[in-house]
Amino acid sequence: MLKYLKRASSTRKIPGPVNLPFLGSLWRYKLGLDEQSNYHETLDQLHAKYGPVVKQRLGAESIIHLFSPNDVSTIYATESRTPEIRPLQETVQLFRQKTDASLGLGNTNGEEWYKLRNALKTIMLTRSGMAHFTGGIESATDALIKKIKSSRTKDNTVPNFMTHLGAWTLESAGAMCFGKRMGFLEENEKVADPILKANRAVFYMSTHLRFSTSLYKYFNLPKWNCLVESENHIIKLALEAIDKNPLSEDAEEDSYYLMRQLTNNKTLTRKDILVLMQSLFTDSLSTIVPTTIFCLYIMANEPEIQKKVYEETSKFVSKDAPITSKTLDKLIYSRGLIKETLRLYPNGTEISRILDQGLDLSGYHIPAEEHVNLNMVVLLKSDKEYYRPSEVLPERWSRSENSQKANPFILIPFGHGTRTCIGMRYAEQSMLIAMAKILQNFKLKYKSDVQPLKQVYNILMYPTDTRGLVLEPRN
Ligand code: HEM
Repeated sequence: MLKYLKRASSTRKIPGPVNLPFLGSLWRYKLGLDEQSNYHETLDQLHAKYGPVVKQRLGAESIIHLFSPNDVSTIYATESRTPEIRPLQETVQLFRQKTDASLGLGNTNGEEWYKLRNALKTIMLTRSGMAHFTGGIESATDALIKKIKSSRTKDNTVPNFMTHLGAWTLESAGAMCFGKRMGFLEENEKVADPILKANRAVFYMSTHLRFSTSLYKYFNLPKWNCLVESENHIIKLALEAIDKNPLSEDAEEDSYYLMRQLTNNKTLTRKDILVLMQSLFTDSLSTIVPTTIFCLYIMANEPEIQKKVYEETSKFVSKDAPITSKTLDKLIYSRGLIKETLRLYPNGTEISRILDQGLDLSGYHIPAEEHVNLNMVVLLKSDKEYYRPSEVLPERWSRSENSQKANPFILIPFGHGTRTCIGMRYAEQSMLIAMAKILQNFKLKYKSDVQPLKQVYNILMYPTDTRGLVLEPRN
């Protein structure tokens, strides 16, 4: 209690919106002054009104928002061996605690996190590890192309395009986790559908519960029950997939690479393996899918950029030979486009940390154990940081281009340091392969009578819809 009071007194001077007892600043959401689906815009307003450090309470959740890249750099420079976070979805963490499951990489801290991270690090964050998954992603992407071809309408739009992309990422992830194609874009489409729906429901419910008074932690409220149902569903499906695809002795070295590495790791329990596999199996749905859609959207609206990506992929990605890491290394301009996409349409609003030591940030002392959010999202379109900020300029990220002088701690879409995104390389590979194959087969356009795509906050940022995207066959 004394510790809490001491912390509260040292953060008292930090500005922020008015807090009411119990609600904190949730009253603003209840009165419609702020909207949860536009949380990213609320962050812009907090930054503009209060400056680089802002204190906010959402129900029981107390947050210190940071908006200065220098403070972000200080935090990373002082990070310990096991940086602590508040999970992206506290609801999922609570669910796993209540069901006595392993918490998983993104929901745990300390030595438990370190153990899980070590188990995945060399598989997911090295070039040699990643090379095992390129073939699976490529084959899943071929299935996606077939799916697009068979489901295009007369005006070359693709109904349920987002669902097909979801099935594509599950297919690639299935190849990575279970060493084989799952048929989610083919004969097993009906198996993928409920996973996609349950995943969406978990994010949707988590968003509602984040902007609520946390009573769900103590009582079984309807939204909580809905989340539990969806999460149980995903676990059941992941368990079924693991049990149906046991590691067999005569399995080819490469095809069972991930499962073999995890099962051979004696520090991991079955519960750990299950939760890691579940995360790798489904995390792409909320990350790769929205980012790929925004990459395609940008190209549909910017024919010159589309042409350059097409020319680059035509030069380096052969239709007749398998794609390798070496091929992907050459796609410099396409990589620049992914960076620009994540700058203009960021996948997430914040990176969370719990400070393990007191730090002086932008003139305020923030004590240890405070929860801080690094909200660089507010500076991604700043003309003080970026040259022609609202324009898509993939070349601004090439080494030879010297027009880019922004602080390097502003665009950190995958985080930075010890706790950086474990799926970063996998996501980049998937998106590069998808862009190359889609452009080899289709020309992209955007319908002039359809509203431009927007982002909606649902814990992560999703596109409104894909109705306007046109995929014209390329001769
Ligand atoms: C566009 C794609 C993606 C983006 C922008 C992204 C972004 C991020 C960010 C910002 C973090 C937090 C880093 C930090 O705390 O410093 C993170 C963590 C994480 N990501 Fe990703 N991610 C993407 C794709 C993926 C994919 C495809 C997977 C799984 C296959 C994945 C799995 C994870 C996991 C498990 C963590 C927690 C890591 C830890 O706490 O050690 N991500 N991601």
